[in-house]
This record gives sequence, structure tokens and C-alpha cells, in this order.
Amino acid sequence: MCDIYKSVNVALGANLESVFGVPFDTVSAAMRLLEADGFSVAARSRIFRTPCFPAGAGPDYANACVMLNVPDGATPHDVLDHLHKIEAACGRQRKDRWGARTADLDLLTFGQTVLPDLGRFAQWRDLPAPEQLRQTPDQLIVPHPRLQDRAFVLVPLNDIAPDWQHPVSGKTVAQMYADLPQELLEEITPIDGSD
Ligand SMILES: Nc1ncnc2c1ncn2[C@@H]1O[C@H](COP(=O)(O)OP(=O)(O)OP(=O)(O)O)[C@@H](O)[C@H]1O
Ligand SMILES: Nc1nc2c(c(=O)[nH]1)N=C(CO)CN2
Repeated sequence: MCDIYKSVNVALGANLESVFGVPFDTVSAAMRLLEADGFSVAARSRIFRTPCFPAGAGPDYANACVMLNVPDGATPHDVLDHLHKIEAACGRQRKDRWGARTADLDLLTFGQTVLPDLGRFAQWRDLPAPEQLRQTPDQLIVPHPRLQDRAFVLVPLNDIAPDWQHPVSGKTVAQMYADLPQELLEEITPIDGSD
């Protein structure tokens, strides 16, 4: 049923207490809440304790990834709307970029889709700078532009989608994971909720 090449993958993170409890409980609850409005969870990673990035900017996070089955005809924006509803149910107020948060759900991949569609830029030299791309509030960027840099994303994503291939770089998740510095991986540990 689930074609890894076409898979829709979502990252979950939390580092503050929410209405559901500690970050591990929030991430578990968010995984359950994703199962609504025609969406279902095809695969879920383990939940990991990860040091806050940037270092020292807040408590450790609980991070995980899920692969979603999406309703027929759903667009990446429909998925993002669904994620924002779940963030709201966990008590997230969207204000603080990279600040501590009760719940953060990011759309990592939507199959081989690349957004924004840069086809309208006739030449590479016409491309806007990355920081300008981020400035439109509703601008959705897929695959998530920082997924290849983040151990706290690639470790859980490698649990569920090691063979997904980045449509721009051509690298699989397993290759991006293997490219991470070893010392980053040592700081990341699976948690089971009893600690
Ligand atoms: N792939 C994506 N997944 C989630 N949000 C995205 C994505 N691309 C663009 N956005 C937009 O980014 C905005 C900021 O999102 P958010 O507050 O979650 O950022 P952040 O988690 O602080 O930083 P980062 O994006 O580096 O994880 C949102 O309004 C959302 O519309
Ligand atoms: N370990 C970790 N650090 C972060 C995370 C996250 O999910 N895990 N999310 C951030 C905002 O996107 C900023 N820093």
C-alpha cells in the first residue's frame, strides 16, 4: 500500500509540557491525533530524546517521525493545515521561530513533490534568495529545507523511510543519515516513556 517513493513524512517535536503532559506524551498524543479527517498513520518511528538545537537554547526535545496515508486528492497545503490543527490541540501558539514549544509538526516530504514550484523562474539567476522564499507566511517549502542538516529529523526518519530519495539532491534518507557527524548521533537516544 505504502510506496516509499511517494511517501508523505512528518516530523514531530516537543520540548515543553503540554495539555498531554511531558514532551514524550505530547508526541505520542500528536501521533494519535494525526489519525483523523481521512488521514492515517502508515508507519511511526521510535521517539527519541535529542539535545536542543541551537545548543543551550532550551530543554531537550522528544522527536519522532510518522509516514501518513493522506485522503485522495489531498495537497501538501491540506497536510500542513492538518498539522497546524494538531499543533493547536497541543496548545501551541505560533510565534517563536526556533523557540521552545509544546508541539511542532513539520511536513518533511510529499512524495517527490518540490515546492515552491520554481518553474516560473526562467533562469537560475532569477531565483529568489532562500531567506526571501521564507518571508511569505504561507510559503510552503517541500521537501523541508533543513531536513538534510538535522540529526533530530534524520534519526527518526531513518526508522521509517530509509529508502525515500530526495528529489533535488538524489540522496536517500539512509545516505543523508550516514553523512551526519558521528558525535551528533551519540547524543540521541530512544525513549520509552517510563523515564
Ligand atoms: N515543510 C514545511 N513544514 C512546516 N511548515 C512549513 C514548511 N514549509 C514552510 N513552512 C512554514 O514555516 C512557517 C514557520 O513554521 P515553524 O514555526 O514550525 O518553524 P520552525 O519550526 O520554528 O522552524 P523550522 O521550519 O526550521 O523547523 C509556518 O508558518 C509554515 O507555513
Ligand atoms: N532537538 C531539537 N531542536 C530543535 C527542534 C527539534 O525538533 N528538536 N526544533 C526546532 C524548531 O524547528 C529548533 N530546535
